[in-house]
Amino acid sequence: MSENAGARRVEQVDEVDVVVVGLGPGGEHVAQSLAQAGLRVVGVEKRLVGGECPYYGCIPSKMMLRAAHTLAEARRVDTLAGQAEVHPDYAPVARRISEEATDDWDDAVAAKRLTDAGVELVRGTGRLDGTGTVVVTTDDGERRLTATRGVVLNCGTDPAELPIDGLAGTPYWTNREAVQVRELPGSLTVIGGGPIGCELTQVFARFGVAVTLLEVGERILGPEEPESSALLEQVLTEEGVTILSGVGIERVRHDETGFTVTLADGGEVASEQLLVAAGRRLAIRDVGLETVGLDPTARSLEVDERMRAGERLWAIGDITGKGAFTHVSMYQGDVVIRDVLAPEGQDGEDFQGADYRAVARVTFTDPEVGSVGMSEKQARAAGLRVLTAHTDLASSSRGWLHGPGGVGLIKLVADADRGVLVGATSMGPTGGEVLGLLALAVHAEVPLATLGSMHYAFPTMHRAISTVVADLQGQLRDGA
Ligand SMILES: Cc1cc2nc3c(=O)[nH]c(=O)nc-3n(C[C@H](O)[C@H](O)[C@H](O)COP(=O)(O)OP(=O)(O)OC[C@H]3O[C@@H](n4cnc5c(N)ncnc54)[C@H](O)[C@@H]3O)c2cc1C
Ligand SMILES: NC(=O)c1ccc[n+]([C@@H]2O[C@H](COP(=O)([O-])OP(=O)(O)OC[C@H]3O[C@@H](n4cnc5c(N)ncnc54)[C@H](O)[C@@H]3O)[C@@H](O)[C@H]2O)c1
Repeated sequence: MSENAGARRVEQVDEVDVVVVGLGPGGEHVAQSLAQAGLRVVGVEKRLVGGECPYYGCIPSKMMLRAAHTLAEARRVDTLAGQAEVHPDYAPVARRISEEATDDWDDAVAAKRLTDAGVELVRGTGRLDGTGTVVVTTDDGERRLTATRGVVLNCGTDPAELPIDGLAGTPYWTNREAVQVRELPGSLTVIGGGPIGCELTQVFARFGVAVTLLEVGERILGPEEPESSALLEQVLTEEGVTILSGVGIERVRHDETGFTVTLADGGEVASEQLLVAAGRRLAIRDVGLETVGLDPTARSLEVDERMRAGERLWAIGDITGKGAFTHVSMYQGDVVIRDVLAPEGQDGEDFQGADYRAVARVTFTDPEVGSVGMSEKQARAAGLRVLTAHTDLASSSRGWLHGPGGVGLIKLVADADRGVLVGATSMGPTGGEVLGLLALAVHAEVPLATLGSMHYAFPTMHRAISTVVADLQGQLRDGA
C-alpha cells in the first residue's frame, strides 16, 4: 500500500495524494516537484514522458530550424564575406534529432528522472472515474487510484485530423512524422500556415524541397499582427515557397507518384509528400470528464486562476486553451504546485494565481516572430483607447548593417489611458530574444515614460524599440 516515499520509489499504490494524468512538460514538472516535496504522487503516461515538446514538437523542430537557418546564413556569405558553396545534407539533422534530442524516441532518461524524484510512473491510459479517482488501463489490466488531494490533467493534444475527402488512410505527415524523416522528398504541400506549418515550411524549403503552403485563412500566422504575416510571407516567397492563402481544399488523392490536392477553385497542387499542420485536437474526449460533470467535447477545459477545473481536479497545458506553449504548461504547473502545497486556509488574496496578460510566444522562422500580450485587434476589441506604432528593423542601424537576413519589425500596442504597453511584436533575426524586454514591459506595466527614458545600447537590435516608444510618446503628447 501507499507510503510517503520521499526520494524512494513506491512499489504498489492504490491511494495516493496526487495523480497526474498525462506527463507533458507541465505534468512532468508537477509530478516531480510534488514528489520532491514529500507527497505520494503517481504519474500516468500512455506514450512518452515529457509529451509532445521533446519528442515531436519544440525540440526537434528547433533543431531542424537551427540547421536550416545555418544554410541560409552560409548562403549570405557571397554578399558579406567572399564565397561559400552550400550543399545541404539532411542526414546530420536526422541524426541529431534521433541521437541527441530524442534518444530514438525513448523516454528512459525522463522516466528515471521522475522515479528518482519519488514519483510512481504508471504506463497506461488514465481515465477519471468520479471525483479524485483515476482508472488506468495498462498492458496488465486495470489499476484504480484514489487521489486524496486531487488529480492533475495534462493530456495535451494530438494533430487535428482534417475531414478532407480522400485524406484519411493516406500516408500524409503530421508533425510527428515530419520530425522523424531521414530523407527529404523533392516536393511538399503543407496544409496550415500556423506556427508549425510556417516553421516546417522554412526548414524544408531551405533544404531544397519545393514547398507549397496552403492556408484557409486570409493570411499565414493569422493571430499575429498583419505586418508580421505580410513580412514572413514576403520572406518565404523570396525563398521560393508558393503560398496560397484563402484557399478551400476539396479533396486529396494519393497514388504511387505522391499527393494531389484539389482546391475549391478547381486548381490542383501536386507533390511527393503532404504535411498536415492545421491545428490540434485536445486529448480530453476519452478521459472520463463526464464522470465529474465536465463536457468532454468542450473546446478547452475551463480553469480558475488556481488551475482548478472542478472538485479536486486541476488542468494544465494546451487543454486549458490559454496558449499552446511549453512555457505556459510549465507556468500553469507552478500554479498547481503552489495551490497543492499552499498552507491550509491560505486565503485567495495571498495566492499568486495564473495571469495571462503577458503570454510571450515566438515562431522560430528566420526572421523570428515574437509577440507578447494583445495584438492591436485584440486591444481594440477589448475596448481600450489604443495607440500603435511600428518601425522597420531593416532601417534601424543594426538591421541595416546586418545586411541580408536583417529584416524585421517592432510594433507596440499601448493603452493610451494608462500610458503602458499591452502588447508588442518583435520580428527579426533575434526577434525572440528582443522580445524579452517587451515581455517585461507588458508584464510589469512599465510606464511609457520609463521605457522612453532608459538606455538602449547602440547598435543593438533591441535599440529599435526606442524609436517606437518615442513615436508613442509623441502621439500621447499630441493628445492622441
Ligand atoms: C511541431 C511543434 C512545435 C512546437 N514548438 C513549440 C515551441 O517552440 N515553443 C513552445 O513553447 N511550444 C511549442 N509547441 C507546443 C508544445 O509542444 C506544447 O504546448 C507542449 O508540449 C505543452 O503541451 P501539454 O503540456 O499540454 O502536453 P503534451 O506535451 O501534449 O503532453 C501530453 C501528454 O499526455 C499524454 N496523455 C494524453 N492523454 C493521456 C491519458 N488519458 N492517459 C495517459 N497519458 C495521456 C500524452 O501521451 C502526452 O505525453 C510545439 C508543438 C508542436 C507540435
Ligand atoms: N514556436 C512555437 O511556439 C510553436 C511552434 C509550433 C507550434 N506551436 C503551438 O502548437 C499549436 C499548434 O500549431 P499549428 O500550427 O498546428 O496550429 P494553429 O491552429 O496555430 O494553426 C493552424 C493553421 O492551419 C490553418 N488551417 C486549418 N484548417 C485548414 C485547412 N483545412 N486548410 C488549410 N489551412 C487550414 C488555420 O487557419 C491556421 O492558420 C499552436 O497553437 C502553437 O501554440 C508553437
